[in-house]
Amino acid sequence: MLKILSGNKVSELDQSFIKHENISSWQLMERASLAFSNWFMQSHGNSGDKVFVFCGPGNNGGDGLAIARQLFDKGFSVSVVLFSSLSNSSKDWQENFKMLPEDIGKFQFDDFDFQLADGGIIIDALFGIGINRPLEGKFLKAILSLNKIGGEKIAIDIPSGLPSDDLVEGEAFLADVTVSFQFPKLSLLVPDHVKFVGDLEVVDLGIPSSFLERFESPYYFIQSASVKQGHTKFHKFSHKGDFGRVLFIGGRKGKVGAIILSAKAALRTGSGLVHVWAEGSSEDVIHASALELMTEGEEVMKRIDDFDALGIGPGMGEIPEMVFEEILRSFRKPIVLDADALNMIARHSELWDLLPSGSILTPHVGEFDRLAGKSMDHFDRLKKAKTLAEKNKIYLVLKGAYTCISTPDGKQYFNSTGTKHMATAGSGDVLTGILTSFLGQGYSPFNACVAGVYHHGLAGEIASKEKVRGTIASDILEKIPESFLKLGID
Ligand SMILES: NC(=O)C1=CN([C@@H]2O[C@H](COP(=O)(O)OP(=O)(O)OC[C@H]3O[C@@H](n4cnc5c(N)ncnc54)[C@H](OP(=O)(O)O)[C@@H]3O)[C@@H](O)[C@H]2O)[C@@H](O)CC1
Ligand SMILES: Nc1ncnc2c1ncn2[C@@H]1O[C@H](COP(=O)(O)OP(=O)(O)O)[C@@H](O)[C@H]1O
Ligand SMILES: [K+]
Repeated sequence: MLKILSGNKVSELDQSFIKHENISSWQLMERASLAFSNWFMQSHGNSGDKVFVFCGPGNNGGDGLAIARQLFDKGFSVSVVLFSSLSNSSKDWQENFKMLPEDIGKFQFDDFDFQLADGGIIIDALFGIGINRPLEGKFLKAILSLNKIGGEKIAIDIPSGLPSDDLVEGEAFLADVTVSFQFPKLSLLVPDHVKFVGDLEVVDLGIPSSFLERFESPYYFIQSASVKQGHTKFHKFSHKGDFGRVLFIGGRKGKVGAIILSAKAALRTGSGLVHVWAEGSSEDVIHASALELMTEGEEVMKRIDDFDALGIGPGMGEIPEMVFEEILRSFRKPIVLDADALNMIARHSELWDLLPSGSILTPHVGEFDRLAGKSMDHFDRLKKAKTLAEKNKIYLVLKGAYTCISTPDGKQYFNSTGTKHMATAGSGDVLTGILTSFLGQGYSPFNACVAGVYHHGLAGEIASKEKVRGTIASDILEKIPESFLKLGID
């Protein structure tokens, strides 16, 4: 798992890593700049476009100067625009300035006509994680000009103006792509900043995850390697009992499709036996949609403890509080709660105390705000999610781009898979199915959450490669098996 450090820990990380590797700070900057330039060459090739690098006075500007040199060496026509002089710039900035080839265009901000850069490739190296106040003066003027002109906009590490762990104040660079070093900064992962960040790329500086573990931080970015490790291995003599018996409760009042999506997703995730308790009249459609599904009625309450896991809520509507309470009282293993089950808890706060510890709640932002009250911004929402998970000893899966899992021990794990094409009705129901399936197969709630959100996002990515904006939730669940193949899990 990749730790996400706060901006003020990064210089500590740098110093410590430099010492550990016995390299200079310039060498680390060169490594970071090469990581960017290699990404750039891979994504742009030798396009022949003009490149303009806007370099601030700190190490972000130093990266910019090194990148300018590296891209020039690859044959690009490169110009740099400077905001500081040699004497008031960082040490490694000075080093890189001296190394700039003669034929690179060099402009001082005051003399630069921004129309020159219009239509070119604009690389923002004004400020990185060292920004400590809102932009003003020449820096603000530059960002406003850059935001107005055309061309492709790429930010190094973080769009200039964004603080690394907080909400933006004032203006910031509007990037099409942000190329962040080693791990994504927290503020790149919140919906409030999407217009600044654009697409997010994370490039590796070769700092091992284990090294990052030395630094205090509650935030993590989920990586495929840790998802792979978290999977249970099944053997030659495994039988369907090993793969769990799960029950889905929901699918009423014209929304039977929701619970069918969850149930089919559980089958595709590997569940042995999948039962559905939905509105009585929907039995036929459930059987017709998947022959493997079994339907249940109210009498299932008598044997509810036979199930390994429950998934409650998709398309459920408001059911009598008594019935909901009885389910929570009779089933004491972790449960997945989604959609209307979350709305029930939002309306009847006494139900919080009945949730089996280790249960998984999967609200989208709207459902979360009903559960926890309105939030000022996503940072505020993340704090509330952390508190709710700790207080109730549950796993809170706050869905969206970069879905965030808050755990009972106060940590927060951001998902790295997924695509905008998953913003389609029923895609959350598919996630409920996957999570319930993993719980039923005996995964710990933590492993179920991490593997669940990762596979859901990966299946969505695979589906959207074919179906693009026509992707529907059924496409996502049909690609779950391919998401296992991609990780080499049988
Ligand atoms: N391990 C890694 O990830 C690596 C990271 N690296 C790179 O280093 C970057 C961080 O560099 P950094 O610490 O020098 O900070 P950076 O953002 O360039 O600027 C800070 C300077 O600006 C100033 N200042 C601040 N706010 C201001 C404002 N609003 N308006 C005006 N001035 C303002 C402030 O000085 P002050 O004015 O406060 O005295 C300071 O001088 C990081 O993002 C990445 O690109 C790699 O090179 C190596 C490996
Ligand atoms: N822009 C996006 N990028 C990545 N994943 C997304 C995006 N939009 C939605 N998703 C994912 O799709 C699912 C949507 O869930 P939800 O809003 O509950 O939908 P529904 O209620 O229709 O099933 C969540 O798992 C969410 O993480
Ligand atoms: K930047």
